[in-house]
Amino acid sequence: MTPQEHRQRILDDLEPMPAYPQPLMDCLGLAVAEDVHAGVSLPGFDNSSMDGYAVHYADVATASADAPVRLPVVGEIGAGQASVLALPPGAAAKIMTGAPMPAGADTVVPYEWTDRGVAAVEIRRTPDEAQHVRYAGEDVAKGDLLVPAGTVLGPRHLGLIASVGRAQVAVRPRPRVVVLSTGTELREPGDSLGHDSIYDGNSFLLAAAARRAGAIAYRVGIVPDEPRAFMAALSDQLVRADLVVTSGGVSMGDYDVVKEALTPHGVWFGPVAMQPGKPQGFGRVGEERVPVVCLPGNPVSSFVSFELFVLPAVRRLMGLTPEARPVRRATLTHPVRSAQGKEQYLRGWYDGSQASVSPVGGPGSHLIGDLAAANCLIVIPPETVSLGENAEVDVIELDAEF
Ligand SMILES: Nc1nc2c(c(=O)[nH]1)N[C@H]1C(S)=C(S)[C@@H](COP(=O)(O)OP(=O)(O)OC[C@H]3O[C@@H](n4cnc5c(N)ncnc54)[C@H](O)[C@@H]3O)O[C@H]1N2
Ligand code: MOO
Repeated sequence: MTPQEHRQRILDDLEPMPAYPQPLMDCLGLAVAEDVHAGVSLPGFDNSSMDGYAVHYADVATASADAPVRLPVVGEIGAGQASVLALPPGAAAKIMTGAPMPAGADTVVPYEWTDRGVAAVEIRRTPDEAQHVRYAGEDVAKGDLLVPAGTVLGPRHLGLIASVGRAQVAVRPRPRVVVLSTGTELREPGDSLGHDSIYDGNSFLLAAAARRAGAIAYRVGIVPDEPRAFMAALSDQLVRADLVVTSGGVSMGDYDVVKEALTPHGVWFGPVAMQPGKPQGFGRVGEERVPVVCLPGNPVSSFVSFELFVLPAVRRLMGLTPEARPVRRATLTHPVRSAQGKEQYLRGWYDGSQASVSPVGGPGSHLIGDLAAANCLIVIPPETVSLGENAEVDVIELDAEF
């Protein structure tokens, strides 16, 4: 099974979660599940784009510094305080930016071209006809399609949707992802270590990656390599999970708890032709048939597997496309070697300005120090065993938004 086949199998088994209306501030980064149309026009009414005086153009068409035009000021129109509804010929009304044009007025003269008079105003320059008027509907017309279904809502979409008066919009929710890490050798950071124990880095790595992918991540404490304890912990979590991710216990050892506990429930375990990340598992568990992705325990294997399989699964549940990270081409700064028959995912540093990539550290799947120093994965195809400097490779940028 290739990594692509394994990913496709997971994606084929999942569907986007049902959408429901949520308040706008909860919709950032989510896929909208309806075509959002404008319920009102924008601007909603003809209004001024400057602080100044609303006038009839014909009254001021000859104004100049030498021969200013003097008009009585019949009132003042502030934004949200429109007292002057109509302007008679031969008069001016003070008007503020955003305030509605009074009926009859067609032009705005900015303060700077006047004496800023209160009872009467002296206009010292001829404006262009219709200057500084913003017309109803010139931006958005009522009924326009503003945001098509499937769009991932960003700040500008939310600002527009709010501007047409919608308080809620139907979006696909964030999936709740439960992360369980297994291993009798694991200890919580902050606790003391024995001669044969290690800190549980993976649950933080995976829960943080799930949150970064858009999920609500629940990091569950450490579960020992004991099938009954694992099943008890898993059962407790299923009620709040849209997806479960496990770390460890999937290979060939005598205590590979996840595989031992879940194989009888019909979860598939087997090798995927990749390094790191060879042993994998996927299936559904419990009455609600919650999907569970079982990742290997080596930290780099776990992370690479997350990127290739869990991130796309989360995006699928959220209705985000493309599900998998885009692949870029880059030139190697140093030669690399790779095992035959497996797709190799080396850690690297991608320099987008040069479209170049440098290997970071070795291929070992325990090298979490090198993993943290990398910003990409370098993909070496299964049939390739070595590549020289300047060879072109596929690169998966790890922190890029897509
Ligand atoms: N005889 C074989 N042995 C192994 C095979 C194999 O095919 N035949 N595959 C190797 C490969 S490849 C991998 S990857 C690992 C996967 O092992 P498991 O998923 O069963 O994981 P564990 O045995 O539980 O742990 C592996 C390794 O990772 C460390 N680990 C585990 N959990 C954490 C954690 N939460 N935080 C930090 N580090 C963790 C653990 O201590 C082990 O060192 O199997 C190979 N073996
Ligand atoms: O799959 Mo393992 O990840 O090679 O160490």
